[in-house]
Amino acid sequence: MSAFDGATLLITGGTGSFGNTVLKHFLSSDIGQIRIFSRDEKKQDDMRHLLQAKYPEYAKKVKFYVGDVRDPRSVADAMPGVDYIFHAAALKQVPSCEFFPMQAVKTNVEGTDNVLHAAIDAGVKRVVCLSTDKAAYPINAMGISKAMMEHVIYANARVAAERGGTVICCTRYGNVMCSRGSVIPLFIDQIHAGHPITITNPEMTRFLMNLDEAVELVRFAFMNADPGDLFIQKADASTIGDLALAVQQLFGDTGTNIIGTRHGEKLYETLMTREERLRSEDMGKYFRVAADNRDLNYDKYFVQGKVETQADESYTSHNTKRLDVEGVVKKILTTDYVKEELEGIRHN
Ligand SMILES: O=c1ccn([C@@H]2O[C@H](COP(=O)(O)OP(=O)(O)O[C@H]3O[C@H](CO)[C@@H](O)[C@H](O)[C@H]3O)[C@@H](O)[C@H]2O)c(=O)[nH]1
Repeated sequence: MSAFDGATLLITGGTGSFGNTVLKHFLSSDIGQIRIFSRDEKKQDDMRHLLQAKYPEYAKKVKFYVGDVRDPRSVADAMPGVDYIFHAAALKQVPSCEFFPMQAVKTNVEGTDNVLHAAIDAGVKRVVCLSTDKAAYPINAMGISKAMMEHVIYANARVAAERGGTVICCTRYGNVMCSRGSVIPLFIDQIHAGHPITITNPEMTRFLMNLDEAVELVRFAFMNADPGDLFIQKADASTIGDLALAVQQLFGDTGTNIIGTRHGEKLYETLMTREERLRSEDMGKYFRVAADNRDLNYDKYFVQGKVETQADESYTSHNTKRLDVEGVVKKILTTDYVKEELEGIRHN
């Protein structure tokens, strides 16, 4: 019997790539009910039909809630009876958050606070929140809003733990290959259209994960979290130049066009800062960064606190294991999206 036996799981942002992968992993398990909470009734309707067509025997387990994490009432209405939450709702496109930063604040910061308050009030047992590497040493509005979100998570985790209630934790991961709006689907579309692919900077590096790994990370955090923990998956990385070559090797070469770095982009991403490394525990495939559980009485830490030297280096997409083109080909072939594109399913 698993922890999910007969349990009710709420997924915020549940119609996205992450929510769909969670369904794939959990639907046939002993889980009692999965609640999909999201804004877009059309996406919910599409998901409902797909479920009925593909998994008619399990479709009844999935319930749909139209709402917005910005609207506390709609969040609270989805809570009664929920045991666990995977909080994935977010604004996550770097360029759009750069132009509309307050929208990122409303969804990523205030929305998360709404979800956590509602969870604590409703006696939810565990909440796993999803963050991004762009929250570590953030330089763009999306990353800054996610960094602030992480601090909202830690503050709520502390309060909930003091009351002996909801266990709240966080996961942080790198680029999820083939998620909606990301670069691999864009390259494939450009090649299908016979256009050159647009490369920002071939020297840029990004951590590469697939959706199954993202769900595994969340499941690991769920099973192992103490209040306020941050979990990070160790991941390989590649340069964008090699990623482009790998996509061209699979789909054809229609030429390349260097377009330059976009608003708010970094040359490389950081999954774990130097400072977090000091508090981290190596768990094999994952790092756990324990919460900073000092209270507000700082005097004793300044007077009695230990002086710690900073760990030498953060954990970045420049210093993690670098895949070569063949390695990237293998990695991107682990995604359903690329496999289906190669079989021509999406374009015929
Ligand atoms: O036309 C393009 C578009 C992008 N890139 C590059 O491809 C990489 C990946 O870009 P993209 O897939 O747009 O992802 P990011 O901007 O890195 O952000 C993604 O990865 C984050 C985690 O790091 C998630 O939070 C975001 O939602 C997701 O969009 C970056 O180096 C881009 O510079 C190109 O070379 N050409």
